[in-house]
Amino acid sequence: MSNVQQTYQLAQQQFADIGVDTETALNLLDKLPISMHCWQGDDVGGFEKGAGSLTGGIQATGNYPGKARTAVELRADLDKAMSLIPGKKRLNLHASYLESEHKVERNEIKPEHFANWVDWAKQNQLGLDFNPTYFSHPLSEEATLTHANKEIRDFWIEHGKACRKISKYFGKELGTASVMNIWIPDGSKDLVVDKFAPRQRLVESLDAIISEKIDPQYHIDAVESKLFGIGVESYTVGSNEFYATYAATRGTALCLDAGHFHPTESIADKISAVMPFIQHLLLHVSRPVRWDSDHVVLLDDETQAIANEIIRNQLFDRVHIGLDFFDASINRIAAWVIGTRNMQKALLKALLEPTAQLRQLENARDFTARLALLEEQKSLPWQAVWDMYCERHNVPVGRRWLDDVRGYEKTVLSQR
Ligand SMILES: C[C@H](O)[C@H](O)[C@@H](O)C(=O)CO
Ligand SMILES: [Mn+2]
Repeated sequence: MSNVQQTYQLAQQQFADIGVDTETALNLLDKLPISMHCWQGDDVGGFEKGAGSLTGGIQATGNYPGKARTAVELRADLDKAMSLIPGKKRLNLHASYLESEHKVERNEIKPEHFANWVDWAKQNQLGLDFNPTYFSHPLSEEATLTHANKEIRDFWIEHGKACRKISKYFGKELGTASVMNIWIPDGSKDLVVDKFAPRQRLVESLDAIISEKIDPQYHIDAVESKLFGIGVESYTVGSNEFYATYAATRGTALCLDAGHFHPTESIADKISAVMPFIQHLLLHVSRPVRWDSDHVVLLDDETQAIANEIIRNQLFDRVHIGLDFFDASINRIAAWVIGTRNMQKALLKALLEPTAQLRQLENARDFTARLALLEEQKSLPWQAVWDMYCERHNVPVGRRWLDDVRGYEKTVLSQR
């Protein structure tokens, strides 16, 4: 018996003592995919021919060597990262990660430009999610779906429609619905007199984009709000209230990004606030440091609180867990591995909680026992259960994954 198995057996007993079956927890964890975002691998650059620099009020800071320069390199990096992460994974692609010999305008992108991604996803048994790219483009400089100029607006509406076709293609080919998230950077650096008209135009543009009905078995629309971006500090058209109302009235999914709110707001608390009104919620689990800095996800209180809400309320099929960070100052593969494993650890910890018992105490207004048990829970040996999960999935236990990343850095990344 390996050390991991021995330690696991002891932990299993300790959890059994509080009424938690670790095997049930591990089985459930296996059913919770994490959608890893492609853009951590190349600092949100994408592979469009003649692409310019990153715009839209977001920034990947740092210059760590070895970033992926082609889709082939990015897939190889993802293969490496995914080989170090246990459990079910998906890949979240942006439209700007298309593959084509020639320049393709955003309103003309087609499923064929993503055929290699689909083949790769099939080989690796992954689902794909999607995002139209409403930034890093000459026509996005002033605004996109909210632009006062109808021609520009129409261009971006066409982009949205083209992306839905690609998303549907992903869903059909892979047998799992692709969640397509719309995020636009439109807003204003300084005071705005007419805040109403751009929001009215956004409603109309979004309505036009989603006008064609698509089977939710293949494709789910989502909309993502934001508080502010760099250069658009005073006004964001797609604010939280705007999109929460839009999603509730149009039946789309809502996307909550952990970095898109005031610093003391927690998206964990928002989950139960919106779920009574919407069918699907997409999460962008991220880590804002003072602003929407998109640092790598930690196993911190916020990540844990998000996981607790999903698990305690059994929102397994209605909450889609995506990641959204892009740190260019550290090894990019390590960033994926750290952030994704942390999200999984948080989910496992939540699955190991005796929620029914805690709920009973709460209903009986025994808040002393509730607090006592919640705190005791923190020092139970969840890590032994996590190690068992890694061992069963043939991925490195503990810090050993870092050796693999270092090896890859030496043989592959340093040659770029
Ligand atoms: C690259 C993504 O679309 C982007 O991060 C978006 O989801 C966002 O969060 C913008 O701040
Ligand atoms: Mn996001």
